[in-house]
Amino acid sequence: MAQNELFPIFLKLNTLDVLLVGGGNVGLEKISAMLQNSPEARITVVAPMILDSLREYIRHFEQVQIIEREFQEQDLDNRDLVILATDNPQLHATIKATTKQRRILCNVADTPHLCDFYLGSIVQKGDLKIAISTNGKSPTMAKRIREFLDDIIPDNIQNLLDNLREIRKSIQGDFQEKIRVLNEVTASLVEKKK
Ligand SMILES: C[C@@]1(CC(=O)O)c2cc3[nH]c(cc4nc(cc5[nH]c(cc(n2)[C@H]1CCC(=O)O)[C@@](C)(CC(=O)O)[C@@H]5CCC(=O)O)C(CC(=O)O)=C4CCC(=O)O)c(CCC(=O)O)c3CC(=O)O
Ligand SMILES: NC(=O)C1=CN([C@@H]2O[C@H](COP(=O)(O)OP(=O)(O)OC[C@H]3O[C@@H](n4cnc5c(N)ncnc54)[C@H](O)[C@@H]3O)[C@@H](O)[C@H]2O)C=CC1
Repeated sequence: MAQNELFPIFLKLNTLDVLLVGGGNVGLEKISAMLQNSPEARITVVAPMILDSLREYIRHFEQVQIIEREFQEQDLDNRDLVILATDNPQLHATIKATTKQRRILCNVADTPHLCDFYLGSIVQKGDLKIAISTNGKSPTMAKRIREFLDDIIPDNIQNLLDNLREIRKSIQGDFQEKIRVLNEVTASLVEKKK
């Protein structure tokens, strides 16, 4: 079977600087995906036209900045990640070439072959977070799987995580012993029903 070769990681966007180029509908989707997950994400939006709905959305996120003009190359200075979401594919190709040269990771809306990384569909229940990827094959399928998992994972999963954290802190002994105890107390979670 074909494999999804993408390597998932969980970024601390509150310690990284993100540039979003484009402030239209796609820009709004991308920025809300980031802020829903990382409300402290350090994001700068550059675009000559910023949708009112985007402006309204970021009103409560004081660290998010807007630059109202066309993209300039210096906007890439000191950025860790860049997301391109304008209506200008030629501009995307040009900026992407520069980010590659400057080794800044870049996502280009609607253009998988230019992306260094994809956004995923995200299930969030307290500290639990699950990221779903279909390898770009069907974002709609990723969304449906998110909805399914969101439905079946109990909302009180956070209590279980908090309890396990306490047990984890209280266990004495070496690393191997910790693994043994934690495997033991969680075994019933994966036992098949007879
Ligand atoms: C490759 C990728 C790159 C990237 O954008 O990062 C990409 C690419 C493209 N998306 C397109 C369209 C749609 N994208 C969505 C939705 C989402 N798209 C997301 C991620 C990704 N989209 C990455 C792969 C993720 C994976 O591996 O599965 C999600 C998961 C995360 C997020 O963006 O936040 C978010 C769901 C969030 C959620 O609800 O959980 C919907 C559905 C909807 O909005 O209801 C549609 C319309 C229906 C459809 O096409 O399925 C098009 C065609 C555009 C056109 O037609 O012109 C392309 C380009 C192409 O495929 O060529
Ligand atoms: N809206 C959607 O859900 C979908 C959109 N698309 C495509 O994605 C692209 C973007 O869509 P939208 O966000 O809806 O477009 P939009 O027209 O709402 O927004 C485009 C944004 O790009 C900005 N921009 C243009 N030139 C720029 C420059 N030189 N520097 C910085 N910013 C610049 C504009 O100021 C604006 O904020 C379009 O090509 C559209 O066809 C594809 C599928 C779905």
